[in-house]
Amino acid sequence: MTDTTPHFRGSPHAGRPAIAAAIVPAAGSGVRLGPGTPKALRPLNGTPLLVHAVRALARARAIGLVVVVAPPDRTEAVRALLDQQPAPPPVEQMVVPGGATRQESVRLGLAAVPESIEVVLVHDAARPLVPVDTVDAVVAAVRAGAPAVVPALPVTDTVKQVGPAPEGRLPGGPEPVVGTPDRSLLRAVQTPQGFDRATLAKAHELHADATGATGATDDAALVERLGVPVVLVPGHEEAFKVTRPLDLVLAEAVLARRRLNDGF
Ligand SMILES: Nc1ccn([C@@H]2O[C@H](COP(=O)(O)OP(=O)(O)OP(=O)(O)O)[C@@H](O)[C@H]2O)c(=O)n1
Ligand SMILES: C[C@](O)(CO)[C@H](O)COP(=O)(O)O
Repeated sequence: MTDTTPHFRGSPHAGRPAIAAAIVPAAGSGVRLGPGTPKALRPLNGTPLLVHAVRALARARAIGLVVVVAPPDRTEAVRALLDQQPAPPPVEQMVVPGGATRQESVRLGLAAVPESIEVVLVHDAARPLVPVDTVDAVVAAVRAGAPAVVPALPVTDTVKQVGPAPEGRLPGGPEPVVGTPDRSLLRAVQTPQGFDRATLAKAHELHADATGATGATDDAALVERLGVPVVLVPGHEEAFKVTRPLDLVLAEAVLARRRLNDGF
């Protein structure tokens, strides 16, 4: 697919509420997964993580456009991949080159979303198995008026806060603990995060430096800095992020269980 202009097919969207777009940052290298192809292109049951993630989003009736943000040196390869394995109609897909940080990649993806689309989701390519109910819940909350919506789960481990490393501490050596936050007040957040488009655009405009870096690890954090409320909806354990090698083993197991239970 070389044409980057979305052409919305008229009839399949007829009678539906205005469509939402999903930006899929997929330009990371996957250092924590280990050496190899960029993470979004690594196979899960023989299909790249990115293709799983796009299919998962496309299952949501609200999604009309998916903008994939590819590793800059793989943009054409990603276009070819998605042309071979397209999202089912009426979902349109575009591919744009990404940046040096996740937030820069999101900003580049957002620039490609037509102004007419008011609800925008941001979903990691590295979360290939997000269930459609989670995507639907995020869209519904934004449509109901929340400017920023994040799926989240309770934290199940006890979390320690650490202080500055003592002088001479070797990497991997003991770290000083300075506190234990109340776990009942903590949530582990996932994607897709959903936004009113204007809020997301303003958050990225105001909080990125010249290189597009923000120092934030998710988009909702930028909205929080605007002083705009962010709300949580229930996340899902299958929406986990493939970060380390064991996550791929878990993802294969989840897919195998789905094939047994659901036949897909
Ligand atoms: N410059 C970047 C960095 C990350 N991402 C994307 O952001 C998502 C979440 O990031 P993460 O899991 O941290 O991916 P990586 O940055 O690839 O992982 P690592 O930190 O292990 O290298 C991924 O889908 C990743 O492709 C991106 O689009 N552009
Ligand atoms: C956005 C995110 O997926 C929320 O959990 C996460 O912060 C991105 O992961 P990263 O490893 O910090 O890039």
